[in-house]
Amino acid sequence: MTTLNAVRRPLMWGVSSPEFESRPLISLSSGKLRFVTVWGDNATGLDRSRRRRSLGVFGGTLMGSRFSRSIKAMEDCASISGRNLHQMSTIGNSTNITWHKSSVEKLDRQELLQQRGCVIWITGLSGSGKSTLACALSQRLHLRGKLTYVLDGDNVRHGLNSDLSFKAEDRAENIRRIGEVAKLFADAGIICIASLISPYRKERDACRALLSEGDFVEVYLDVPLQVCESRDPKGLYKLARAGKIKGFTGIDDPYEPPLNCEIVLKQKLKDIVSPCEMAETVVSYLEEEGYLQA
Ligand SMILES: Nc1ncnc2c1ncn2[C@@H]1O[C@H](COP(=O)(O)OS(=O)(=O)O)[C@@H](OP(=O)(O)O)[C@H]1O
Ligand SMILES: Nc1ncnc2c1ncn2[C@@H]1O[C@H](COP(=O)(O)OP(=O)(O)O)[C@@H](O)[C@H]1O
Repeated sequence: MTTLNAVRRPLMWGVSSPEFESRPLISLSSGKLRFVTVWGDNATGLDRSRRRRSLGVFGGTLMGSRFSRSIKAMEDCASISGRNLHQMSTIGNSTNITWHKSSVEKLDRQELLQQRGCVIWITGLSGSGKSTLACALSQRLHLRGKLTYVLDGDNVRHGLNSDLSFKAEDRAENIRRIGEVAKLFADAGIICIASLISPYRKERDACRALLSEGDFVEVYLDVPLQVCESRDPKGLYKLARAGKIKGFTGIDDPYEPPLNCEIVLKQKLKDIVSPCEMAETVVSYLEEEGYLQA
């Protein structure tokens, strides 16, 4: 075991592979060193990728049985217990909060998953086919070995957002929360498919702004109200027309279509495009733009 400097509260750096059986290799306290060499006596039997994985690190350098890696990730840990401890912020009503950085980052997870974590944001009227497209897309990507997760507005309202109604400020909060959750999924390296009406441009753009450039793919299901209403799978348009549901999107509540989104899937009154074709269009876009590799 190598011990670096005096320790106030040492961070133990261990490995989890059976070969090392959670033996700590380093006790780290200083954020000053840039490189550390770790000797692993059982390492020679491991192939290169397993050795890298066993250290829980990507991007380090390996020389025979000697592991030499950038200590950047460890610095991150060290900074939490060390000099950056008191970098406090106030965000909204959260006072005196500190950002804790993890040593495993989005790039590492993306490399593991061989994909780019991102948000596919599907917006459109009720009945436009958002959930159907989300499902078809998720299925297609899954079959290709890509990790996805669908955040469907209707579903999220069964739990996290069950306190929200359909009045404007609650819809805005619904969009905001789903945007934040989707951001976490994208950070996890997952292709997150958010399908919700999200009728307001400003709130959708705010969700886009949460992510890095290119990590937010807005898909507009441009389906005429007449088509959505004729589908009416839940009978909600009928209720809205009868005045039994107030503030129904497209009837007596606004929908603001995107002005400049990545993908528009236009459905005409005739020549209906199937959900499979739509999903294929989105997959092709993801492929061309390099989302399906790390
Ligand atoms: N007033 C009103 N307006 C629109 N939709 C309504 C309303 N009341 C209930 N529903 C049902 O709720 C689903 C929409 O939820 P979302 O979270 O996607 O809506 S929003 O983004 O907050 O506008 C929506 O699901 P989808 O049909 O899948 O869009 C409806 O089933
Ligand atoms: N591309 C499509 N072509 C024809 N019907 C569709 C298509 N996409 C969805 N549907 C049908 O339209 C209805 C509404 O679809 P859904 O995915 O529930 O919409 P949303 O989630 O936007 O409310 C469902 O009955 C579904 O089978």
